[in-house]
Amino acid sequence: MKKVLTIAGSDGSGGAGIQADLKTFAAHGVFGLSVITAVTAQNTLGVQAVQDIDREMVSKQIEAVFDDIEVDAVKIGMVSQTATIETIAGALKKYTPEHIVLDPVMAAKNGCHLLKKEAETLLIKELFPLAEIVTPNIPEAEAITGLGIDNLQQMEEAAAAIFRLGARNVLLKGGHLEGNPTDILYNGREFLYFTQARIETKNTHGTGCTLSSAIAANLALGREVEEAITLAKDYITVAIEHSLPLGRGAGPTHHFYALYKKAGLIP
Ligand SMILES: Nc1ncnc2c1ncn2[C@@H]1O[C@H](COP(=O)(O)OP(=O)(O)OP(=O)(O)O)[C@@H](O)[C@H]1O
Ligand SMILES: Cc1ncc(COP(=O)(O)O)c(N)n1
Repeated sequence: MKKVLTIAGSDGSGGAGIQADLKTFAAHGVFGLSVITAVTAQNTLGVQAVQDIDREMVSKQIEAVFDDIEVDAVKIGMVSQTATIETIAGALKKYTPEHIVLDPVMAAKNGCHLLKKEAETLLIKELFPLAEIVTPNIPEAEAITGLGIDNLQQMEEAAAAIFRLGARNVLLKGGHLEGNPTDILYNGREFLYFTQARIETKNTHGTGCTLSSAIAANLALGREVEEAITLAKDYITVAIEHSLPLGRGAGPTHHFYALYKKAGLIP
């Protein structure tokens, strides 16, 4: 069985972060491992508090996993602070996993910062070059490049600018633009478009976490970058289509819909 590690923050309401990542891995039939970088108090309405895990504990968690288990792919989500970024970068240079997907998480939907402002430059400098794919959303791409993004042409320009910062493949997610959500991949040679029909729902908590984890799972399963993204985009679309109206805010996506349906558990 393939093993996929998520290095990310905990979301106790189960929609995003480590919890979304592990559900995504399970739904893909890969074994999920986790290293927790921060504990958040959050729910469907937003993030109420964040406590970072200290550098030594992040380091020990990573060592405990890699010293014992062969990891096929790593997904990195919320990294929160400079000490955590330095620790993760050092460990990944030592253990050199074959596949690394980096979701450069900066803020939650209610605007709460999940990455400290002073850590943004270090995230780009230390983690972008280690990643096989970087998956910013529109606000993250705007923060990284300083460009405004309102259309597909500007998405292409921003993806190319992020590529020049050292990322090997940039998947710029277009969920924040109007119309059918189009994600654009730039690999230094060409722009590839991944489009699905927009699902009208407020329940999109954890969609970015889920997409990057699905890509990591598909890479671990031996798929090439383009196919891994195509399958992950299909997965997130089904998961949003059957999202759950939990809580009073943005509810979570449904990770096991396709599996339950296949097993006859959903009529
Ligand atoms: N309403 C929707 N219907 C279908 N697909 C969507 C919808 N919203 C987002 N997506 C897709 O979900 C994935 C996550 O995209 P998005 O651009 O929302 O980034 P994000 O990191 O989740 O942003 P946020 O931090 O706001 O949650 C992308 O593949 C995007 O195209
Ligand atoms: C711990 C944690 N990590 C990441 C996100 C971003 O979630 P999204 O996938 O909606 O961008 C979050 N809200 N909480």
